[in-house]
Amino acid sequence: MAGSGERSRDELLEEYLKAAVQVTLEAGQIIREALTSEKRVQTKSSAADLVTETDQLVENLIISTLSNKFPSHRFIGEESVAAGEKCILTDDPTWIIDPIDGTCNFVHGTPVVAVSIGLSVKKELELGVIYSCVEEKLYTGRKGHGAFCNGQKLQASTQTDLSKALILTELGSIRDPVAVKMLFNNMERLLKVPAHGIRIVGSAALDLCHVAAGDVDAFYQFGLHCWDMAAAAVIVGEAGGIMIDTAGGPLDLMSRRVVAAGTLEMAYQIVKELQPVAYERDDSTEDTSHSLCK
Ligand SMILES: O=P([O-])([O-])O[C@@H]1[C@@H](O)[C@H](O)[C@@H](O)[C@H](O)[C@@H]1O
Ligand SMILES: [Mg+2]
Ligand SMILES: [Mg+2]
Repeated sequence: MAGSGERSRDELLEEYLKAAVQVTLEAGQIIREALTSEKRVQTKSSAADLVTETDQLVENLIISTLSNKFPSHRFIGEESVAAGEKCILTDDPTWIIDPIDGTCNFVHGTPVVAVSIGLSVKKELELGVIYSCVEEKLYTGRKGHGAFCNGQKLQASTQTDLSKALILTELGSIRDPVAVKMLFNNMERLLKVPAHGIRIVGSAALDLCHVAAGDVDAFYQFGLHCWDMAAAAVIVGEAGGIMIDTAGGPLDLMSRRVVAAGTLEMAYQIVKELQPVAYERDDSTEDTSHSLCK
C-alpha cells in the first residue's frame, strides 16, 4: 500500500489519464483550426503517406507537455519514428502517440481526423484517449474502468454473424500494385460472404472508436502502426470488444495488422476470410525492405 506521501498506482494512472485528456483537447483545437488552412505537405514511405507541419507541431506539444509532467516516461511518436527514433517498447511507462490520425484527410480538409494517445506500463496497455477533433468526440478508456465517449459509456456490437456485419477497413498508404491487389482481394472475399457492407473513413483510430461504440461490427487492417492501435486497444477492450491478430492469435501491437470486433465469433469469421499482406514490423531492426511492404 502506498505511504501517505506516495500516490497509489490507481491515483497515478488517473493522473496520467487526466494529463492525456488535457493535452489531447489542446491538440485537437490546433488541428481543428488548421483544417482548412494552407499546409506544407511532405511524403514519408510512399507518395500517399503524408505529413504536415501540424502533425509535427502537435506531436512536439504532446511529448513536451507529458515529459515535463512525467520526466521518467518514454515516448513512441509517429513523426519521431519517421524522423529516425526507434520504435521499441520497454517496461517503462511509454506514451504511444499519433498526433493526427487521418493526415491525408487533414491535408484535403476532410473533417475526419483524430489525435490518439495510448499509455503502456510494463508492456501492458493501461489507458487510451482518442479525440475526433471536428466532431469534438472524446473517447477514453482505462483498463478495468470502462470506455466512454464524452462521458457516455461505450458498448461494442454483439453481432456474431459476418453475413449481418458492417465492417470498416483502411487501404493504408501502400501503392505497390501487388499489395493493393491483395487488399482488394480481402474486401472481395468479405463481400462474397456476403457482409452487409465495407466502409473506409481514413482514420484507423476512429474506425476502432466506431467498433467500441457498437455502430459498426468490426474493423480490420494490414499496414497500420502501433500508434494507430495503442489507445484504441484499451477503448475497444473496455467497451466489451476484442482486438486480435489477423491470424487469430493475440494482438501484436507492433505487427502492423489487426482484426477488431464486438465479439470473438465475428473476429474469427473475418480471420477465416483474410489472406495476409506482409508489412515490416514497427519494431523491426533487420533490413527486410526487399521482401515486405513498408
Ligand atoms: O498516417 P495517419 O493519418 O496517422 O494514419 C492513417 C491510418 O489511420 C490509416 O489506417 C491508414 O490507412 C492511413 O494510411 C494512415 O496511416
Ligand atoms: Mg495514424
Ligand atoms: Mg498520424
